[in-house]
Amino acid sequence: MPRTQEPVIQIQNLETRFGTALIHKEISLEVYRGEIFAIVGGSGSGKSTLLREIIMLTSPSAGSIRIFGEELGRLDETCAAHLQARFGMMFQQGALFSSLTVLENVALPLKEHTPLSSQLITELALHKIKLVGLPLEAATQYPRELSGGMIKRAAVARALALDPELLFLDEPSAGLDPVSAAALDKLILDLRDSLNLTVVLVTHDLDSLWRITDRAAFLGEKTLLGLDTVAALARSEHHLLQAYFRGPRGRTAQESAWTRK
Ligand SMILES: Nc1ncnc2c1ncn2[C@@H]1O[C@H](COP(=O)(O)OP(=O)(O)OP(=O)(O)O)[C@@H](O)[C@H]1O
Repeated sequence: MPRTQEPVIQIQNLETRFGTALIHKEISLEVYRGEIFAIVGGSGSGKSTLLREIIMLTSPSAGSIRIFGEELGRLDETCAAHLQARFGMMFQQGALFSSLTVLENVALPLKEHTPLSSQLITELALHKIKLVGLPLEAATQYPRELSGGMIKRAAVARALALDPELLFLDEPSAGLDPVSAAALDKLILDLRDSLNLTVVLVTHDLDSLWRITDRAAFLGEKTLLGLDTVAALARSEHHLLQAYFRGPRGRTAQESAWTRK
C-alpha cells in the first residue's frame, strides 16, 4: 500500500477526442507516491490512450495532467525531456531492439541520456539485469534467445536504467503463462518496495490486478466509472464493473486472491 497520499500524478477534467470521436470526458484522478495503480476497463475504453497522455506521447483535447506538480501542457521541450527522464516505460511485448543484446538494450538509455563512461554504463546495466532476476548469461543474449518471461524482465531492466521514480507498464503480463505472470507480479512488487517506485500499469489480467494493485481506475462509457481498491471496485453495482469483476474470469481471479490471503 502507498505509504503517503502525496499525489505524483494529478489528472483534472481530462477530455480526449480523435476527430469527432469522443474517447474520454470528465476524468479526474490522482496517483499517490509509492502505489501500484492500474488502469482497467473493457476493450476500447481508452486505457492505452490515457497512459499515452500521461507519458506525453499524445496530448489530451482538454483538461490537465500534472506530474510531480508540473503541468504537462505548459512544459517546453527541455523541461518535458527532463520530466520524461524521471519515467521508466515498458511497452507491450517488451519492445526490445532485436539486433541488440540484453546488455546493449539496457545500456541504451544510459548512453543516450548520460555522459557516463562506457565501463560505468556496462556496470550499471549489469546491475539492473541482476536486479530483475536475470542470470548474468542473459546479458550477452539477443531477445530471440530469451523466453517470454525473460524478455519482460529485460524490458523492465531497461525501463529502470535511468533510476526512474515512476514506472509505467503497458500490459506487463500479456502473453505470459500463469506461473511467469505471477513471478513478474512479484518482481513488480519487490521493485516498488526496494526502489520506492510509483507504478502505473494498464492490464487485462485480473489475477495480476488482485495480486499487486493498491488502487485502480475503471474506464467505461467514455469516462471514469470507478476509482478505488480492487476489492471495492469489485463490489460496485455498476453493470460494467459487475460484468468485469463478477464474470467467470473475474470470479476465478477473486477466489484465487482470497485463497492466497
Ligand atoms: N491515434 C488515434 N486516432 C484515432 N483513434 C484512436 C487513436 N488511438 C486510439 N483511438 C481510438 O480510441 C479508442 C480507445 O483506444 P485505446 O487503445 O486507448 O483503448 P484500450 O482501452 O487501451 O483498448 P484495448 O484494451 O483493446 O487495448 C478506440 O476506439 C481507438 O480506436
